[in-house]
Amino acid sequence: MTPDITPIRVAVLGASGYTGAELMRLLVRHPRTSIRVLTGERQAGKPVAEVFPHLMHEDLPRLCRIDEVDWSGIDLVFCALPHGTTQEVIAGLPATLKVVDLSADFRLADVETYAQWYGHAHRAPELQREAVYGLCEINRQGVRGARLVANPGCYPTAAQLPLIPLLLRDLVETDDIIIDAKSGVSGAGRDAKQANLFGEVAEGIHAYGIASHRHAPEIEQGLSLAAGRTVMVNFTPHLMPMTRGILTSIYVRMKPGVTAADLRAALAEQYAGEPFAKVLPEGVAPQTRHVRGSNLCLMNAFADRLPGRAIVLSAIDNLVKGASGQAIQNMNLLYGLDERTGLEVVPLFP
Ligand SMILES: NC(=O)C1=CN([C@@H]2O[C@H](COP(=O)(O)OP(=O)(O)OC[C@H]3O[C@@H](n4cnc5c(N)ncnc54)[C@H](OP(=O)(O)O)[C@@H]3O)[C@@H](O)[C@H]2O)C=CC1
Ligand SMILES: CC(=O)N[C@@H](CCC(=O)OP(=O)(O)O)C(=O)O
Repeated sequence: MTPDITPIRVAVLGASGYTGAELMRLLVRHPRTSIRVLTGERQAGKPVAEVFPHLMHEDLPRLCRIDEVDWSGIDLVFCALPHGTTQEVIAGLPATLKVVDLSADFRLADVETYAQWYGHAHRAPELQREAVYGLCEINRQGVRGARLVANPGCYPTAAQLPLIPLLLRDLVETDDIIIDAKSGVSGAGRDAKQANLFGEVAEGIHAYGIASHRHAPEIEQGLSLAAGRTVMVNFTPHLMPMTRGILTSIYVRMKPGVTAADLRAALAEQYAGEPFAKVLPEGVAPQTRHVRGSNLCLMNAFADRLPGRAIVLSAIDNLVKGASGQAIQNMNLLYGLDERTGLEVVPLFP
């Protein structure tokens, strides 16, 4: 039998944003995709080269508006639009299309939790029920049979990958998990906002969304599923003067008799053979500068000096494993491709 080499014809909605740019960067070298449609809102009508000069040498279609798209030549849509905007756009697409949504719109399975955190009733609740949460290393079986994949948020990816193996094995107390997370500014998107000006971000660091960030329920949803009971976390994000990267420092209390070596062993067992989720050698701390531009999630666990406590660290690139890279990993799963296809990018260093 000859192998199927028909290209997957993709559309990127929101191609003029940061995650859109990252999708294009990776997809132009993906051997099985053909980029057919790119959309923008304010940038619609412009060639990609004008919006993103780093892509000027690539053969890409001009940005158009969503309402101009002819969907008949498309197999899969990457939706990289602001959350809230996305649900109505996806509800209006032909139901034959596969969709990987990078926004938060379909990540929370419970409609009431969604309404409570996002401030309005969901406008496509039937799709919310259909969507499959695409944390690839944990839910690849579910993703393979999906039509609509909710690509996880950047902080939730960095927090859940190291914590889920520990909860699945009942190694840590579920009422004492502290997630201290730090993100680069690209996490906030390309839209001009005062809070993201150089003068507001450089030479300082600050916490935001304290005890109120909308990624807390997304993290809790995944951790509760793994633990088999309700888990609540203390989650505090911080904005760092860097462009890319998320570092999470997670503080846990271990179950009696459990050691940090057991936590490391659990992570190593869970992610043995995984191409992107990597447990570092004992004593080596993950760094954001070791994942830049790559789809890697680096993690490790350390004993604290306080008896019974441990520190679990993870690092990802928010635009790759935290968004566009994981979205492509999900597409690979949807089409039965090797998950590494188009994603074997070596991190950029320094
Ligand atoms: N940045 C990150 O690290 C991560 C982002 N995400 C999520 O991915 C999605 C995209 O994020 P990001 O790329 O950073 O965002 P950007 O702000 O950089 O880009 C947003 C894109 O959406 C388009 N857009 C804005 N409003 C509308 C509208 N009303 N109708 C149609 N298109 C619109 C913009 O077009 P134009 O500029 O032409 O107006 C642009 O192409 C968001 O939901 C975000 O939360 C998820 C994980 C990580
Ligand atoms: C630094 C920064 O501002 N980060 C964003 C998170 C980006 C992300 O993953 O958001 P979605 O859930 O919308 O996909 C924030 O805190 O809102």
